[in-house]
Amino acid sequence: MAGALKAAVEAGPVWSLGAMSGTSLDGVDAAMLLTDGARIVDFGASDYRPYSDDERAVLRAALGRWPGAGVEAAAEVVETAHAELLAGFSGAAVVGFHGQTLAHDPRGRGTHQAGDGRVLAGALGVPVVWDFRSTDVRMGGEGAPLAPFFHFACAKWTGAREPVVFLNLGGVGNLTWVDPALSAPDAAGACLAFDTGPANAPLNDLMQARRGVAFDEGGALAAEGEVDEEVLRRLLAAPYFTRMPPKSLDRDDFGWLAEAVAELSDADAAATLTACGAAAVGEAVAHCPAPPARVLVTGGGRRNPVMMAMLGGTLDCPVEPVEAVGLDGDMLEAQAFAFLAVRVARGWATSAPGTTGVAAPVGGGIVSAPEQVA
Ligand SMILES: Nc1ncnc2c1ncn2[C@@H]1O[C@H](COP(=O)(O)OP(=O)(O)OP(=O)(O)O)[C@@H](O)[C@H]1O
Ligand SMILES: CC(=O)N[C@H]1[C@@H]2OC[C@@H](O2)[C@@H](O)[C@@H]1O[C@H](C)C(=O)O
Repeated sequence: MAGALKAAVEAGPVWSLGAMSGTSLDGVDAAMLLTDGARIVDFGASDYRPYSDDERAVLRAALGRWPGAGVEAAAEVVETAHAELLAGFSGAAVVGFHGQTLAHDPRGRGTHQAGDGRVLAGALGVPVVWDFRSTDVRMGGEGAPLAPFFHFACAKWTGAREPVVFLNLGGVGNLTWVDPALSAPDAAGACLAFDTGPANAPLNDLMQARRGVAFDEGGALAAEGEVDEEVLRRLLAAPYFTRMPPKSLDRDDFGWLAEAVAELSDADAAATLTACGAAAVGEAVAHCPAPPARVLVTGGGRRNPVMMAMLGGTLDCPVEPVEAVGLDGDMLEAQAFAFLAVRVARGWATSAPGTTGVAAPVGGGIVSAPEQVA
């Protein structure tokens, strides 16, 4: 079957179904993409399945844990949610299954995405590519971010001619600087990518703890507050911001922010954590090889007008949601894993020195065929 899949992807573009469960722990995104692994041919159907409060609580409880340390319940939540969502799609030659990152420590214990692709392959009857990050980490890379090769394809698809930044504002923030003049994402200088810092995760945690809701809808609470400049100064003094990219973060690497805003009112704390996400991006863009012509924002943070306004005030170029160039900012990461699945099936690289710091372009991912499971 792995051979049949390889033959199919080499014969021409295929429909690939990508699925992403991100660090904000809101739910699973899934999207179809027609691709040959080099370029975007067409976008297809997409769907979303939120985690229930109970499921989210199971995932939260497993954050920071490694395989073998009581993560079975979390893996089952991830597998069940994906099986339910992905069963609603048809026509995919392959599935790209990211899973749920529970722990990420590339210089230490590695990287851990909960969810077993073999279970999903058995449930769906379609070959599943999964465990995308481990090989890169084993080879000395950061294992993240992995969307950059897809961002490169997006830049080509939009016809960009000048360097552009794709900024994802999920639980953690990450950006890809792309030079669309170059021919391939693993060419030297084509991409520089790295995690910018905390984005929505600290704000979501605050909203959950103080207001019992998952996030600050429309930035409404932050809009009422004042930014605490001392907390902002402490954030930007963190060594992470002067570390040269590529570099990556675990969801809770800036967990101390919760303590730092503990004495502030709800609104001031929300405003301050929102400002932290934006300020981290300001530091990050300063690392780009050349100023981008525009910053295109994807991920849920683009729906937060307070965060977007703060970003606009921090950066010297237009800051717009990716919808400005015809992309879908809710589905870009799911589409990225559809794209990467085809690259893995073709035996192509999914990361490079500029995207994860790995010494040479490298592929990754396990391909599990349904009949291997039966
Ligand atoms: N209308 C909105 N107003 C304010 N914030 C929003 C809104 N919609 C989404 N968000 C924020 O975006 C988050 C979801 O973003 P997204 O789905 O991009 O994250 P993710 O994919 O889980 O994370 P990551 O990219 O780090 O893996 C929500 O948890 C919330 O913080
Ligand atoms: C280890 C891990 O899961 N990292 C995520 C996380 O969420 C955002 C940021 O941190 C990014 O590095 C990555 O996700 C995206 C999909 C990526 O790999 O490009």
